[in-house]
Amino acid sequence: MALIQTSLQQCPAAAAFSQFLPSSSSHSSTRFSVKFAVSCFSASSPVTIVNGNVDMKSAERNEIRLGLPSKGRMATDTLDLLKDCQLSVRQLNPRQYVADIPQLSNVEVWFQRPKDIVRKLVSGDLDLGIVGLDTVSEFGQGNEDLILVHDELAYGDCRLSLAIPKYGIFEKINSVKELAQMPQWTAEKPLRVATGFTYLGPKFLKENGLQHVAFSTADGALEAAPAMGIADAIVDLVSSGITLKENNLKEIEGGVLLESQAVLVASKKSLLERKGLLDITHEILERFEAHLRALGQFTVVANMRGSSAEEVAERILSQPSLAGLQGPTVSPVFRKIDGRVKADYYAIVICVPKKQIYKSVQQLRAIGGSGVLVSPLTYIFDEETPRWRQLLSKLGL
Ligand SMILES: Nc1ncnc2c1ncn2[C@@H]1O[C@H](COP(=O)(O)OP(=O)(O)OP(=O)(O)O)[C@@H](O)[C@H]1O
Ligand SMILES: O=P(O)(O)OC[C@H]1O[C@H](OP(=O)(O)OP(=O)(O)O)[C@H](O)[C@@H]1O
Ligand SMILES: [Mg+2]
Repeated sequence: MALIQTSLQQCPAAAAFSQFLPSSSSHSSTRFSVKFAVSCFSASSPVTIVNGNVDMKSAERNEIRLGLPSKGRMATDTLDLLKDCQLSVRQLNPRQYVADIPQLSNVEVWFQRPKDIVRKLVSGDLDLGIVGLDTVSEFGQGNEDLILVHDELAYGDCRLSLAIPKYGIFEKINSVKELAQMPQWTAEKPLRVATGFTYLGPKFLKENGLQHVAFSTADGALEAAPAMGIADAIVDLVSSGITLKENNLKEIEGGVLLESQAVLVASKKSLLERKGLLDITHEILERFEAHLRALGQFTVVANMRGSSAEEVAERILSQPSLAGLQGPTVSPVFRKIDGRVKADYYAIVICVPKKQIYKSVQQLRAIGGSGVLVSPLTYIFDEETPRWRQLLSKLGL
């Protein structure tokens, strides 16, 4: 067997290519091997070519790696979330797959396809990633090394659902149970299901008692498969439901496999072993939590006549929608009345859920509030985020 070695520095083609290969890390058990034609060789290098295969044994890395979606609808929303948390990603060139976040030193951002982010977390080539929960579940396949650090990033909402035609033999079928009981499905003529979710789809149907099922897979426009006669049912993502409707398909009772939204996911091994990763994860988590908590709230400032701060506070707390996050802030507004400095007005500040804003303003007015100012909140930093405690406990720390 011919062994030829070459150095990345001496071979620009190999150096350029190598950035797309997973590096071996402290817990990557597999060594990555790829067909690669190299035209420059030298005798002193970490790259081994065995019969045309390159075996990468790159050095241990010190950088923390965050994987972000390089394409699809998650890509821009993810960058927007980070920007809203003052963590702007700096990408010198849109065709470059590596970037950084100036506020987080020692963090490399790698743009990857969502499924590859999950695969690379499992292989140890990424430490953190942001993708949809559907992708984590499908490509993580229950791997215990994947830990959800934040499971509700409030975008990319969709559900993974089983859908069947509204017409023909399915017209009166409205639940998975009824679908499973249809006499039509036999070993010779199984229910044909088209899905891109080849792990979650079969698992779900098996768990739901469907014995005779045949799966086919496609990368997109699955909703066309029943009308084309290729499949009887599909398992695909649904958000508004418009695509299903336009293709004469329906969801059925018990047919939701998974509710999904964007999540922050980490490799457990990396969290335990990679220097600095826990601190960075804590910082990202705190920034996300502070931003996401604030998203749903308004700050409300109003003036209220009263005899004392306590008396004003009591009036506010008598109203169900005015409790605020930890109770109202009530501050005296001092005025000079008849030559004496007195407080007969109080300024009150409360946080109010956006959905309750009008009800809250009505309640404020009802108890004597005037000059009500409402403004958006940017961040709400709590003493400690419950998710951080949960993460530490999942890590056994
Ligand atoms: N209709 C949808 N509405 C909201 N979020 C969705 C929808 N479809 C998918 N998603 C979420 O966005 C993620 C990325 O989906 P998207 O279709 O943009 O990219 P992709 O599936 O990687 O690309 P492609 O569909 O072109 O193969 C999904 O894994 C899911 O979490
Ligand atoms: O319920 P809706 O809001 O109609 O969204 C559902 C559609 O969105 C996704 O497709 P996407 O737009 O990603 O196209 P694709 O089929 O090429 O993946 C998904 O695969 C559905 O087809
Ligand atoms: Mg898609």
